[in-house]
Order: sequence, then C-alpha cells, then structure tokens
Amino acid sequence: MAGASPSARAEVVVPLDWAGAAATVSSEPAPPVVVVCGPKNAGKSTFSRLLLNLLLPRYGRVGYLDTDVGQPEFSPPGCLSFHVVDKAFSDLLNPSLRETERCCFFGDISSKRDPETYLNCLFHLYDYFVEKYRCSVSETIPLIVNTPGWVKGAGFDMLVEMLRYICPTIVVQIRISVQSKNLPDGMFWLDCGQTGPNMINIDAPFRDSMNRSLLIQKDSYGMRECRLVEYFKQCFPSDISLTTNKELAYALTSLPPYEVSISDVMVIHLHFQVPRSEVWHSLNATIVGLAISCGTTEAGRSIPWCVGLGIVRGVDVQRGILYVITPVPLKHLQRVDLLLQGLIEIPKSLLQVRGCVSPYMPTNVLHKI
Ligand SMILES: Nc1ncnc2c1ncn2[C@@H]1O[C@H](COP(=O)(O)OP(=O)(O)OP(=O)(O)O)[C@@H](O)[C@H]1O
Repeated sequence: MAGASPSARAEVVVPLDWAGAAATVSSEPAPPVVVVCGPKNAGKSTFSRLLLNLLLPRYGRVGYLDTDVGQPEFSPPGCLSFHVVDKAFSDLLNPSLRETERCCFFGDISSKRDPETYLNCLFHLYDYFVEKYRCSVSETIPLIVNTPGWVKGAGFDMLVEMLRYICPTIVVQIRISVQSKNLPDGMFWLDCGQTGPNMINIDAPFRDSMNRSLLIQKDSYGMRECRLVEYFKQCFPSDISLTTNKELAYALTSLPPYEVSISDVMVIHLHFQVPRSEVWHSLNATIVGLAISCGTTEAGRSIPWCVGLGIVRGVDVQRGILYVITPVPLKHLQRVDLLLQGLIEIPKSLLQVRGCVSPYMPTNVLHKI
C-alpha cells in the first residue's frame, strides 16, 4: 500500500507494515504494554485504534492510556486519562468520547506550560493501571499508550521520561520520510548497554510518488471545539435532537444548573494565579475540572482524580453559590470537593450564537435559572 494517496482518507489505509506490526503485538505471549510514538500527524492515534481492535478479541479488555492533552482519544481536551475498552472502534479515523476509568485534569492543550505536573499526572495514571491490572494474573490486561506528537526539545525529554517510567514491552515508532523530524532510531531513552523492549518501526501511511510521507494536517482547533460540544451534549438525553451549536447553546441556557455552595469546594488555578478577592468571580463563564481531592500517594504525589468537566454559568457571591452545568452523574458529583481551573475555554461556537445573548456572560447568567 506504499504510495497510497491521502485522498483515500475517508477509509482507513492499512499498509503492510502496519498490519505486520499489529499482528506481532497481538501475538505476544503475555499481555503487552505498547507505547506508540512518532511525529505529529504520523498516524499514532489511527494505529493505536487499529491495534486495540486487534487485541480485543484475544483479551476481551484493553487498557488505553490517553496522554495527548490537545487531542485526547476518549476525553475532552485538557485531560489525561486511563480507559478500559471492551468495545472495538467502528470508526478508525476519528476519536470518540467514552467513559474514563481514571482521569486527571491538566487544564491545558499542551504540556509545555508545566511538564512536571503533566508527567506526574501520567505517572499517577500508569501507577493506577499497574496496581489494578498488573498485580493479579487474572486481572492482567494489555495496555496501549498513545503519546503526543511533540518529539523535539522538551517534548523529546518528556517522552524519554515517560518511556523510562513505563518500561514498555513493545515500542512502535512511526517514522516519516523527513528524517530530521523523526525520533532517533532504536532505544533512544535507554543508556548504552541497557536491554529494552521489542522495537517496531513502521512508516506513516501515505506516500507521494517520490515515496515521501504525506502528512494529513488536522484542524486541531476545530477538533477541540467539536470535542467540547460533544462532551456538553451529554447533559441531555441522547434522544433529544441537538444538531446545531445554536440549539445546544439554547439548551444549555435552559438547563437547570447544579447549585454548589462555595464553602463546599476549593478552587485550584492550575496555570496562573488569581488575587484572593477575585477567585470566585474568576470562575464565571469558564470550564472547570470537577475533582476529588486525595491523599498523597506512595510515590509522594497528590493528584486529584477528575470526574468530568463543568461550565460555571453563574456565581452568586452574596449567597455563596456557584451554578454549574455538567453531564457528570450526581453520584460522582456528590464527592467533588475541588474545582480545577485551567485554560480550557468554552467553545466560541457556544458563546457567540447568532440571535441569542450568550448564556454564560456575567450580566446575563442568573435571571433564567
Ligand atoms: N492509516 C490511515 N488511513 C487513513 N487515514 C489516516 C491513517 N493514518 C492517519 N490517517 C489520518 O491522518 C491524520 C493524522 O492521523 P492521526 O490523528 O492518527 O495522527 P497522530 O500521529 O495521532 O496525530 P497527533 O500527533 O496530532 O496526535 C488523521 O486525519 C487521520 O484520519
């Protein structure tokens, strides 16, 4: 299939080396821990989906560690998450929201701003996987770790840290024809002489007539917006038709919000500081991570688990109440004691609806409740 043109992209292309790599991984004697890495848009997510579909019939359940905060596979933007998947992908080309087993809200679309916290979230999720799915033979499941496409500079350093921590049994590296954009060949994260995992190199799926990789650029901004729109659509039963963003914006406006007493929650600003007197106002018309505080782990980390996202659609400082819209079920919300504010914004398409004053702006937030 080398030489396939990207115009065929409505259907997944499975080059021979991809099929071979997936077959090798799925025939490993023990459930593998596979890290998929390579430059941006090389096909890491697509290959990971293909691999997951191949592992499922044998294992029944496959763990998936979603580490790309810009374009997560199963969660809204800003999250790192761990999933146990038991249903194959019917669409290999597009991500789909699924319930997470564990999620950390990093609150930004790139790890650049705070690599240390990013890595701590990732290690925390991996520790969870190991504790729950590697300690007892009967529970053991394979794991796919799809990594971000930032493979140079600090992005490379983070990938090295990630690989050293996870110690995968297989690394699948996707390479493109511009060698300078690829990761180094071989076990680049290990010191000389150390033994490592099985390495498999495959090529990006599309090539031009000169055999150069053709990368399909994605509309990352648009995809993030869609992700958030899809996420907040879950506030409504699936049989309610919300085909346009305008319909969704109206529906969100008329949805009775949860009332959260300010005294019951603590606010953590993840990537900036806010003067004490402005903390509550700063939440208005923002997306927050709804999280549950936890004690410090054995590894010395205290990263709260996030149960989902919410839109703070109003703040009544005098009554000490926040008004929050979220699709998170009440049983999980009852345990939430932290609001994590990052830099994930309400999609513009929900804020700037023609013929409708934005439901989230401060002057207009409370009177419809
Ligand atoms: N085998 C394939 N067949 C058809 N389309 C593909 C294939 N692989 C990738 N694509 C398309 O190429 C684009 C990039 O692929 P993908 O999202 O899998 O790359 P990625 O390496 O995960 O990107 P990122 O670095 O942004 O996470 C997507 O639009 C995807 O649908």
